Amino acid sequence: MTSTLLPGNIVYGGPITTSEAQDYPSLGQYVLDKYKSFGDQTVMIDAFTNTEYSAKFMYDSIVRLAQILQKLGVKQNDVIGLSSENSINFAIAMFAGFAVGATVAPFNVTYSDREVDHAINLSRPKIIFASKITMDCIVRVAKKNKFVKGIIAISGSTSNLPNLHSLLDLMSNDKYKTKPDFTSPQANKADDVALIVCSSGTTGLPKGVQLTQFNLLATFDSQIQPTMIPFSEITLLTVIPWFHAYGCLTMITTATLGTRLVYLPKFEEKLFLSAIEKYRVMMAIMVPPLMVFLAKHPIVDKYDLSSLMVLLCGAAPLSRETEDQIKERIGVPFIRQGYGLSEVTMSVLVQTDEYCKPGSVGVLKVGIYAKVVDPDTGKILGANERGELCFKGDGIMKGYIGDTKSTQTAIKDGWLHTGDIGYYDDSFEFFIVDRIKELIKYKGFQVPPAEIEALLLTHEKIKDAAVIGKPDEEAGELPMAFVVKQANVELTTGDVISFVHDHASPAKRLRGGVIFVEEIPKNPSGKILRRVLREMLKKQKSKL
Ligand SMILES: Nc1ncnc2c1ncn2[C@@H]1O[C@H](COP(=O)(O)OP(=O)(O)OP(=O)(O)O)[C@@H](O)[C@H]1O
Ligand SMILES: O=C(O)[C@H]1CSC(c2nc3ccc(O)cc3s2)=N1
Repeated sequence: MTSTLLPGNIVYGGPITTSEAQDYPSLGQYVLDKYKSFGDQTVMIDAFTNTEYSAKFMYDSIVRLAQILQKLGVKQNDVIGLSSENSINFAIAMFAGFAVGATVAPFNVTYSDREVDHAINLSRPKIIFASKITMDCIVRVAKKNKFVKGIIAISGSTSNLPNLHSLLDLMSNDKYKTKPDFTSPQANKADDVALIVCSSGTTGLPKGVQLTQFNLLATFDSQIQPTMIPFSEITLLTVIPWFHAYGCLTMITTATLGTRLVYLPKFEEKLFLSAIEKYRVMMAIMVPPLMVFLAKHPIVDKYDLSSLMVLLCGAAPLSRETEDQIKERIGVPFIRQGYGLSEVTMSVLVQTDEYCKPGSVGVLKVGIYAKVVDPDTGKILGANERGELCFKGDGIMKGYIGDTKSTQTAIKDGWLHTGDIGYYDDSFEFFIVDRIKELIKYKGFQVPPAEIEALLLTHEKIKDAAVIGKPDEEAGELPMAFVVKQANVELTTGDVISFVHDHASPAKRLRGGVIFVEEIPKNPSGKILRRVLREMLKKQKSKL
């Protein structure tokens, strides 16, 4: 992948070399044909139950469920909600939704009733698939909601509520055995929404990101690039929740490439490690907290992780120290960081297998254009100048559902404005500084909390840290840190403040102080929930 600079300071990642997926009539057809072509090959392994599933099983189950969905009245462009931890039926339900041309809306399984209600009102699903752990919540919310006409339990049995079906019963009921009709009507790839993913909500209530069939198909094409080991020969582990854009898209893309996908319903230390050992996992989809676990946890030494060749890591900043510690400890030859967001379908920046500079998140993927814009003046900046990162390409979302205003702020002339501050250097490697919304404003200086957090994590007595701006009448905001100490160490507030004082520029000093905590609140993909920290700070102040 070699980037080029186009006139007007636009960086281009180069052309995509195939249009195999884009040339397909629909997303559903593409997925079905792929599974058909993989035959008896094992494509899914549930590492919790140790069950293996073949591509033929996937194909047959998807077709069967698609028939059922059509019988239940699901039509093209109807929305299907999906509220489940990673499971075989999650994948089957999603792909069956695609097969009938429906839109699939996965919901975060940790959502409260209020959040599920918000997600349902955004996406308006006709039917919701719910698992054992989310069923009660979904039933409670759906009862009061006018959009939901039926619920399907994808695991366990159901009570006798009307419009509540069990997937197992439906799949074995002859009443639903009809010939599927995948022929009509024709998909409008560019416009038909395949997925509505909820943004993480780290900065406010989640927005529904609409990704079209074309967004997904084009993203598949960008992944069909020659790699050292073909994806069809790779065993890949994914514990990242599939209800989130990162987990969902990495799962779908690798599934269509014929990868052997080993998955877990949720992260559990021993299961995670034993799954790598047992299935000789070569590649894993990671987030920074999982990387820190591999780098630091004593239990890791008890397992044979020698099969690991590549760790892919995205969603939040990963420190070079963690990367180096993992390489040294388990000898993984390649750690490939990437940068993506729900609004661009998957990743737009990835590290190549060659050496990338410390702190870099890699170079542009094929088919992607980038520019860096001064957020105040709108001027397009050049190499080594910090500004808002903007991207253009076939994966850019259709828009936020029911929110034209936010869509217009996010997409201007086809360019997605990410809200992230960053820059590219002379060799077109990109660096993320922080999110615009999260920059601390200290006496007119912009202080990126992520930079202070990375510095704090290099301290041997600090296990985890998060930095926010503490409101201050005179200075605007003062940087302050929440710190988790390593077990059994002595560390004072003064120690932490002096450490930052000695290693960072004056604006970054922790003038707002330090609070020691047991844990840093994070969302499932490892993003620090700064709004929770701000609430903690407010509560502490009101107690004083
Ligand atoms: N490698 C990375 N390094 C640093 N930050 C990253 C990286 N990858 C992703 N991010 C951050 O994650 C964001 C995208 O995350 P995601 O799509 O999960 O959430 P979101 O839709 O932006 O939700 P919200 O704004 O509610 O958190 C990016 O804008 C960026 O801030
Ligand atoms: O494309 C890759 O190789 C991997 C490396 S990391 C990555 C992604 N990171 C994110 C982060 C947020 C998000 O919404 C999607 C992705 S894909 N994809």
